Amino acid sequence: MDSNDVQSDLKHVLYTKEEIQQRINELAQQIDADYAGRDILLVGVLKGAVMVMADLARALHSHITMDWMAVSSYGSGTQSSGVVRILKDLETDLMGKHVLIAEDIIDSGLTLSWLKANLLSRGPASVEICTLLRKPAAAKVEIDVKYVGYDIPNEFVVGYGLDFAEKYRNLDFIGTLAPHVYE
Ligand SMILES: O=P(O)(O)OC[C@H]1O[C@H](OP(=O)(O)OP(=O)(O)O)[C@H](O)[C@@H]1O
Ligand SMILES: Nc1nc2[nH]cnc2c(=O)[nH]1
Repeated sequence: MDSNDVQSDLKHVLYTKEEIQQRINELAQQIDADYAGRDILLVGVLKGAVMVMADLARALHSHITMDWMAVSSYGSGTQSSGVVRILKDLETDLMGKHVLIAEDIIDSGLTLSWLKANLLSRGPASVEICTLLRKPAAAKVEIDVKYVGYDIPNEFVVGYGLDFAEKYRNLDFIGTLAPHVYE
């Protein structure tokens, strides 16, 4: 049965809308300072990064352009398979550009590790990563991430772009799901 009561599906709020906005503003200030005088190509990784992209882009004062990629690294479940496929590629030539990948979450690190190497092979001036969330305890590969919003415990989270079975992306906060949703 369909239900509209999204709140009752949640167990715990990890970060409120206000906390996320504040943290994104701080990251944007740091990025503006680091990239002073240089234009940035923000690369958003669909679909999870849509909220981060929209809010980070608006918080930045630097000149930016935006492009999007869609990759698939998860099979039917919630564990990264490590096999990454490009579902939608960039439209921008990266040659000489300062690329900043915007992501919602780094879990095993397999997606971003592959993506960073892929983008570096296209001749950019630089490639850095900005992720709102990272799970250090879930890391399967070492990956250099310059901008991290929050390091979080190894729990499945939803909201602010992050889904479970394509739902919950529209929540303006980040939380964990109640067991009845996935059990
Ligand atoms: O570090 P990893 O274990 O590789 O996981 C991180 C990836 O998983 C999520 O995307 P997902 O594949 O769920 O697709 P979506 O963004 O469309 O929800 C997230 O947006 C990252 O791209
Ligand atoms: N929704 C969601 N997607 C993910 N992809 C990798 N880790 C996660 C997570 O904790 N939540």
